Amino acid sequence: MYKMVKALFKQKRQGRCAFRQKTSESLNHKVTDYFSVRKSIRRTKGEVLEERKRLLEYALKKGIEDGLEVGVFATKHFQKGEFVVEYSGELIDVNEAYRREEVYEQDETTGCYMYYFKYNEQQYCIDATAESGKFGRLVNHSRNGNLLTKAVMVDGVPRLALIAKVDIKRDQELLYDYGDRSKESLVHHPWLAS
Ligand SMILES: C[S@@+](CC[C@H](N)C(=O)[O-])C[C@H]1O[C@@H](n2cnc3c(N)ncnc32)[C@H](O)[C@@H]1O
Repeated sequence: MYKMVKALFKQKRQGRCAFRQKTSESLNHKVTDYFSVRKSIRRTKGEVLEERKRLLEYALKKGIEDGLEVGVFATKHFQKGEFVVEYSGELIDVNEAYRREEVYEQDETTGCYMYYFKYNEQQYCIDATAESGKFGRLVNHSRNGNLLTKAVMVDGVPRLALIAKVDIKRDQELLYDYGDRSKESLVHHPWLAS
């Protein structure tokens, strides 16, 4: 699906003009009389980045979750820089997040699904505690993960995309750095150290 979308945005290459029949009149013609001069189809870095941004917004708006299976493992190849999945949940401010953390702490069976991030100097949290059937909330932590997070503003709302940090092969587990280095968290969740 993602590839299909990408194909839609891909610029069409310029076609070559039809070759003319060789007649006495055309014998002294130059090559450029027969073939149109082809402009470079290479896009500038700015154009590539702009296209990536458009694709990312499209994927987030459409809620695309393609090429994954629970664990979370890739079921297809993802190219470095490609959108993989959204960390979707409820967008809340930090005060509300701290209030909820206190409630969640009361129940040891509640996992940690709060992701704090900054966008334009503003601090936000995505609370993905509620089961949603979405893949993003199920991705595990590793300081050496193959994904990175990117905050993107979509229709005035900050959203969190997980992007391939490197080329990811089919069957590889998807992992990203939760970024929590606090001593307190490390005491309670020693797995955050690796
Ligand atoms: C955002 S959830 C990730 C999905 C979770 N594994 C699940 O199946 O619902 C975060 C929780 O997953 C677990 N987790 C994530 N990364 C881990 C890791 N590297 N080692 C052990 N547990 C991890 C912890 O229990 C943590 O509270």
